[in-house]
Amino acid sequence: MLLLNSRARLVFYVHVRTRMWSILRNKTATATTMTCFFLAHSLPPPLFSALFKPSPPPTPQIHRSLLLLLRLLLCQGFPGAGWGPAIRSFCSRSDRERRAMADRLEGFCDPSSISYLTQREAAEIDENLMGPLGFSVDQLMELAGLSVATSIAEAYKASEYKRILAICGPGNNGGDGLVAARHLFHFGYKPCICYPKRTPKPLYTGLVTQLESLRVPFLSVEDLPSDLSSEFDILVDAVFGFSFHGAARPPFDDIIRRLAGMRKSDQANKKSPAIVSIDIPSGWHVEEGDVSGEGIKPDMLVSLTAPKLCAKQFRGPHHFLGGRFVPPPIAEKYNLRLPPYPGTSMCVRIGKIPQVDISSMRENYISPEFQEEEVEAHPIKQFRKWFEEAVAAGLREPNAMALSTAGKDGKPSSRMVLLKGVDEDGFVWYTNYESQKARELSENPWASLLFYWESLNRQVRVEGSVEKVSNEESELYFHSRPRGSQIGAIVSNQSSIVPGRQVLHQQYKELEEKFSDVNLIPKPKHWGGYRLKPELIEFWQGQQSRLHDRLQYCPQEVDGRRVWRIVRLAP
Ligand SMILES: NC(=O)C1=CN([C@@H]2O[C@H](COP(=O)(O)OP(=O)(O)OC[C@H]3O[C@@H](n4cnc5c(N)ncnc54)[C@H](OP(=O)(O)O)[C@@H]3O)[C@@H](O)[C@H]2O)[C@H](O)CC1
Ligand SMILES: Cc1cc2nc3c(=O)[nH]c(=O)nc-3n(C[C@H](O)[C@H](O)[C@H](O)COP(=O)(O)O)c2cc1C
Ligand SMILES: Cc1ncc(COP(=O)(O)O)c(C=O)c1O
Ligand SMILES: [K+]
Repeated sequence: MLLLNSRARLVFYVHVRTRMWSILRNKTATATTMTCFFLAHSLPPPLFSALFKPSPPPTPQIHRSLLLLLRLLLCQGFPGAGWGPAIRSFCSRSDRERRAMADRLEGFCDPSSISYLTQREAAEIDENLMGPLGFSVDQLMELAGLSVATSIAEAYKASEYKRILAICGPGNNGGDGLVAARHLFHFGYKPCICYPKRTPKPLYTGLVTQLESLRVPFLSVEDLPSDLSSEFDILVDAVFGFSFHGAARPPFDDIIRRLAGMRKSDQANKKSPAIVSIDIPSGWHVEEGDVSGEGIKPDMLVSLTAPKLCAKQFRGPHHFLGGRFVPPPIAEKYNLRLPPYPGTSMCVRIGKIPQVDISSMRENYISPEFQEEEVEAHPIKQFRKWFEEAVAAGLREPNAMALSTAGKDGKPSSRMVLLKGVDEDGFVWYTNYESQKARELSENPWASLLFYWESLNRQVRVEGSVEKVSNEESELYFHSRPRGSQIGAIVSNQSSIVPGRQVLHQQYKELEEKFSDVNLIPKPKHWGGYRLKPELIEFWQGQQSRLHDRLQYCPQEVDGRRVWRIVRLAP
């Protein structure tokens, strides 16, 4: 095995780094050579010698892996002394995983790096899936339709884009539209269907029956409202897919003209519905795209299996890929380069998320009214009620709260902490007694807490004075934490400057060893809890038109007793 001394390594490092982009762009064999040097220190010897032999040249698969590795190194930067393990870990993964790693690091899938299918390839893949590969059309259509529905749900929230019209054609593309509409119904949208040329096969009649049982309305072409823009938020174009040929015949020619024309006339004044095309923007040539330039200009394209050639011309903001069913034989046979699906998702975005206009981002809160008559007399009881509802709604960390403090200079600072207990005495969290927040609290005990439970449209504000909890309480809580967090608390001189992550790891390792035989890790003196005793609690429930409900509790003396007065505040 070739050993490089540190100087040689440095030379290669600089050399490769400066030449990296051009190597990647040209995808020349130099990439292989360079990477081989790079790998010299890091690869398991058999793999290295297999790669390093000048002839025969590396197989296309190895070559591709090396290019991916270069991309990865480029994105990550060179991890210095740590690059050996990083590369080794990369090399131990499957080709697919490597590709996914590189893509994840780049944060998106570059449209120019993926495969596009011809019409013939698309039809052939379909035949292969439904022939030798054992799929049924029902299965593929179900998965395709689900992909479309999940893509729509990712780009267009049901709270804003509820009313959907799915226009379905006579073939499988139309079937995908019917399936998507069913899933969208279950996702909380309100779909309608226009399905003028029904196919009398059990698959399609079944899909129609399923939608009818959900009371999804079917509209004839004649029944379509003259102004689609005011009636619908999304128009799903499921008219034609990859088997489209020639010029569209009635009644679809007219429907496609309406979709294409709508874009133009609506641009000037009002919000027009989003047009979502399934697999192919209907009317486009499957390979050449919008030949006349007068065709549909969809806002979203959901390509199925792999994008067809016409998708290269798609200019809308949302291009998704769906149809997560491609088995390796197909991917290999057609040399498919496709973005990896994240986690368990049925769809993946192609290209970058479009830039958003921040000033236009807003939610309209729709919630049940929050009335004086229904609230608890005691704010802690009311807090517990809302907290339990936040837990029941499946919120992640409903106990996360923003804590705001201000020291003697009066300058406020905020950070998140975790609520660890709440009762009549107040709200408890744990932290480092030498942190910034602790310093500020020692100078000024007044602080505020803020909870935001987004999916419930709820906010709770709490203000009051803060005291440390007893040492016994802190001890008890400290030892209930996972051992790693206990050691972490010892390692971290919270809010002080650290020279690097490595220092923390080193100290952590040393302490882990030190305490390996110790049952009880001692709580550092400078770690413990605080309790905020509320002087004011406000419950906020978001409502439409910004006319929110705000009920505020503040304490009052009545006959020498402390009682809570509830007032409503203007939103
Ligand atoms: N593997 C996959 O990716 C899967 C994709 N699916 C979806 O299926 C379509 C392809 O479906 P297919 O049925 O082959 O074709 P179309 O939906 O495009 O439509 C064919 C019908 O349209 C008629 N047609 C064709 N051209 C015209 C025209 N110019 N005017 C009017 N009508 C036209 C055609 O009739 P013909 O008489 O011309 O043959 C057919 O009736 C794919 O794009 C995906 O969306 C599957 O759901 C799952 C697997
Ligand atoms: C969700 C969440 C929960 C947190 N919980 C705590 C906590 O309970 N205690 C804590 O000391 N820091 C917690 N942190 C870290 C703090 O936000 C903060 O970085 C740290 O306490 C230092 O703050 P300071 O320098 O203002 O004192 C949490 C951060 C997040 C995002
Ligand atoms: C620095 C720090 N301390 C304490 C906590 C609270 O953690 P635990 O639930 O383990 O007490 C957190 C939580 O994020 C934290 O980041
Ligand atoms: K279509």
